[in-house]
Amino acid sequence: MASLADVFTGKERTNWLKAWLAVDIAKSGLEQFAENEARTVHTNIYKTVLSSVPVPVACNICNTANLLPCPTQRICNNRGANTPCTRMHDTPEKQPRLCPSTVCNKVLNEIVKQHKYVNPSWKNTTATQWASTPWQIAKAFLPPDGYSGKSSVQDTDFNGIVNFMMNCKHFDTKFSFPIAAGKNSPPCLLTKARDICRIVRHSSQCELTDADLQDIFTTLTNLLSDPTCLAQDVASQEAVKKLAKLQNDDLLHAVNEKLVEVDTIAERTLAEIRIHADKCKRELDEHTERHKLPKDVQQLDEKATTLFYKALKHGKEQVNNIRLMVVGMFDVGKTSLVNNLIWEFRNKTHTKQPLSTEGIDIHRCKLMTDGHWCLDTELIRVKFGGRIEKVVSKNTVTATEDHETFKERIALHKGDEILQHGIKVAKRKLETTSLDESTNEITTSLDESTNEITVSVWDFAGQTLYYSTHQFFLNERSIYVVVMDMTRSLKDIVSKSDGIGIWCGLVDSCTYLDIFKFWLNAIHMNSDNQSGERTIKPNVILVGTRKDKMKGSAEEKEENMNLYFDNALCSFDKHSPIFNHIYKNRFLVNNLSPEDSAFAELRKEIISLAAKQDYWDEEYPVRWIHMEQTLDKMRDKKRQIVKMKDVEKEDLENLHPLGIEELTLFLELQHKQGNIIFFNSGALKDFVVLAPQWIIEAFKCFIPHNQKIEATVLKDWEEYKKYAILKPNVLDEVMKNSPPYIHEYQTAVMNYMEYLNVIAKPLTSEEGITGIPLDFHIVPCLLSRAPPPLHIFTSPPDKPQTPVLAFVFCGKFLPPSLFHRLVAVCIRAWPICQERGQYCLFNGLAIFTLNDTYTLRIWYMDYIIYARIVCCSENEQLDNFIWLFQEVRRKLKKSLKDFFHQSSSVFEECIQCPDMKVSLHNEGLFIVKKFKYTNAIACRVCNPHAVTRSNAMKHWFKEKLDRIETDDD
Ligand SMILES: Nc1nc2c(ncn2[C@@H]2O[C@H](COP(=O)(O)OP(=O)(O)OP(=O)(O)O)[C@@H](O)[C@H]2O)c(=O)[nH]1
Repeated sequence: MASLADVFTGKERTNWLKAWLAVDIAKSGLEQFAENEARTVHTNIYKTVLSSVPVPVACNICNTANLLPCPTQRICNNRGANTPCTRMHDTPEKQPRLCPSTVCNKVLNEIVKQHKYVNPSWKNTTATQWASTPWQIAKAFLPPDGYSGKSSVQDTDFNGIVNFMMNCKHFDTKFSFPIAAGKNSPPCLLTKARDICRIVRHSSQCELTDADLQDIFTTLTNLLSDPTCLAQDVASQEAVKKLAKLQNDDLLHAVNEKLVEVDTIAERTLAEIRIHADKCKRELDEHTERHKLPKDVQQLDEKATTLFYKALKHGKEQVNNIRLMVVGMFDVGKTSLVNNLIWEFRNKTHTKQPLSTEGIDIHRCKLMTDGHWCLDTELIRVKFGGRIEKVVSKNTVTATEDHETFKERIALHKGDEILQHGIKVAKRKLETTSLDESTNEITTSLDESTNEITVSVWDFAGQTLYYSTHQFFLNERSIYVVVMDMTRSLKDIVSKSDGIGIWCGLVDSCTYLDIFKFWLNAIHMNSDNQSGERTIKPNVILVGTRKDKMKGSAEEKEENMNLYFDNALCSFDKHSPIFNHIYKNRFLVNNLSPEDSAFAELRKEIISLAAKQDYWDEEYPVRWIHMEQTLDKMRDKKRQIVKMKDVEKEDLENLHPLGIEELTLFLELQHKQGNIIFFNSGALKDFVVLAPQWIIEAFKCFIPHNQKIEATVLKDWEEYKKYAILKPNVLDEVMKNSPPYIHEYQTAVMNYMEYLNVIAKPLTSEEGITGIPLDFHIVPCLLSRAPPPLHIFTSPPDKPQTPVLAFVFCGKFLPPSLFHRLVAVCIRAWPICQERGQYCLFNGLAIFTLNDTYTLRIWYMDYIIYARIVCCSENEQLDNFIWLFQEVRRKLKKSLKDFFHQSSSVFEECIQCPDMKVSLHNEGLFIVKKFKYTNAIACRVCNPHAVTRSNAMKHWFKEKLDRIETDDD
């Protein structure tokens, strides 16, 4: 069977193909000539006809059937008078009749006259188009079949065009040779040309001899060069040139050359595609791998992710650390519960931790195979030994270095007891078996050692004093146990002996229910789930204590506990996302009975809940084990904070030193997991806080309690307590009274407190030296002075002022520490406003000087932080300072967002009705985003009226407003 390749490789097939091309070229050479002549024929016919009719108007309503009698030979078959025509005259419209203008019948007669033979091809032609389309008349001269749908010369094939010339008398004078008349006449160039077409078309083998091809070229060239007309026709002569070129074109050679060229290009392209595909595959694999990286890592920048990825290549292990946060009101039994969860405390092999926690107590435990949690310090050898054994075994199997080098390398670390323990098994295997043989054994040993699960139990102090610092430690990588005392009613007021409620915004009348809600809200707020982008997995277990003090049977107690928590949860909105955090199983315990089976069950549930979290089984580089061990060793030496350069030094001592970049990455991730505190920023990157409690201890120093104060400092001390102004001499006194691990690191303490926005240095505001930090600090969370009537500050009469900007916190929850931190940010950014020599800083309100005429006022109530800019000069135009308002808003918003480090927003920006004379709390607030879709919103508070988009947004949101309005255009 002929193949496509044969067309190029078989000579005769190439000839056949060339013949086709020659016919095609010849057709293109005749087209223009045929079209011109068709037009002439058309003109002549109509000239003759129209000159013979009274009204010389062309007709276009007669169809061919109307003009032909029935029957007409070769067209229709009406043989009897009563038999209706089934072909041409088959409908009433197609019955024979005279042309109403007496034109069309005459045209038909002219066509007949022009035709050399008896029957023009009526089936081809459409009479209604005779007047308008010359080619419709030409088509009457074409062969009878196959041309009815062809509307132009271009549509018509070579055979059709040649037939037109042969059958129409008009062409008799257009050629130098007599056109053959019928089959019996000697062939002319036109008949020969027509035969060529037939030969090529009907060749059964698609082959042509050289001689035949030569003949074809000669005939077609001669025809196209006919001296009478065609020799003068541009298109014909162009075709003649093309034919000559085709005739001499060594198609075979050219095609072969082309094929070689195509082949080379294809090879090259394929090679490139292969390289590219490999690269894509590698990138895709890497991308997939990267996608599997721990979520904390994915949030880091590209450089850090790459570094982590590289570190993983040296071996990875699944890390399953559970952070268990035990929270609740003071005295509810949290510490007792923790004591009952940890084996050593329960069985008194270890001094129980003292009751009433200060700050946070953290206990690192390992999950034993029998389900007990044992203190990590006792197990440190086992813990690291086991993990290192895995690393060594894995590395040995995959490493390229030989046994001797490996042995030498580990020999260097003889002093490392834990490492030696860990590599013991692997080493023995190396020395006694070949690598191939050992693989199975090693795999078995790896399978046997189950994955390490560690639990760090965080026992939070219940005193509200600590609540603002507790916020730093809550994150979504935690399982929470919220403890409630079942003997306390939800409505019970928390004892005033607790101290200062302002720390958490819970004032004197705060109830147990308020505390319960505070914790659940705080857990949700710090869970990076605010916008509902991800499904929240339950991570909170509710535990009731003092089961022994409850009345009734075991079942009744259980029922009452459930009722208690149901009532407490009912206080949240029906659709609150808080519910998603709560685990369905609750626990009721008697902390005085350590044998209570509820503790074992609770431990089990905590592990199974943690195993369902996204971070479970995340993979971390095995070579980080040594650094973890190093940090633990430092902790064992009771070091709570260490200098970075000491950590670097220790790193160099390790079997696999990480180097500064990887070490920093390791520390950043340890921070994210809540194991240490490390900020890779400014002076703070020189320190690593090993024990998070240290931060609380540092914070505690700034809270005035019954310290013994030197008489010389007493005045400033009083000022500190009253106005939260921390002068250097007071600071020295505070430090002097603090434990060594705090005052030895005084600079670090101050840096951390500034970084966490617990303290801030105010700026000078005198003329000429504005904006220079002063030498003392303000501690915003100590601001206890109540503001004078709030409205005087928030809505001063007759002063130009912006509308009130409000940050409304989702879930109706705002820990006041957030406002205090915002005040610290503002203190650092703008001088504090003064009145009669005193700072305008109050509990819940602060005023700052933005420039000579404008002041910024920020205040908060419940879950809303407000801001307003007021001008002191009555004649000033607010419009001149729009840019300043934008800048202030951006700063406030960014600071609030930064406090959470989370992708979704925890608050909504609102504008209070600009017409409101005195700013009312939580009234007339409009979500700014809504103005994107609407021009005005009705205000139902101050006389029903509409607040327009422009009025609402022009001060604080001018840029956004401009963008929206441009989009609208
Ligand atoms: N009868 C009874 N007493 C309990 C129970 N749980 C705790 N207690 C007692 O309540 C007191 C306070 O217990 P803690 O465990 O210190 O309470 P806490 O919540 O840790 O308190 P802070 O650390 O101050 O926040 C102690 O005297 C405990 O013995 C319990 O289930 N039943």
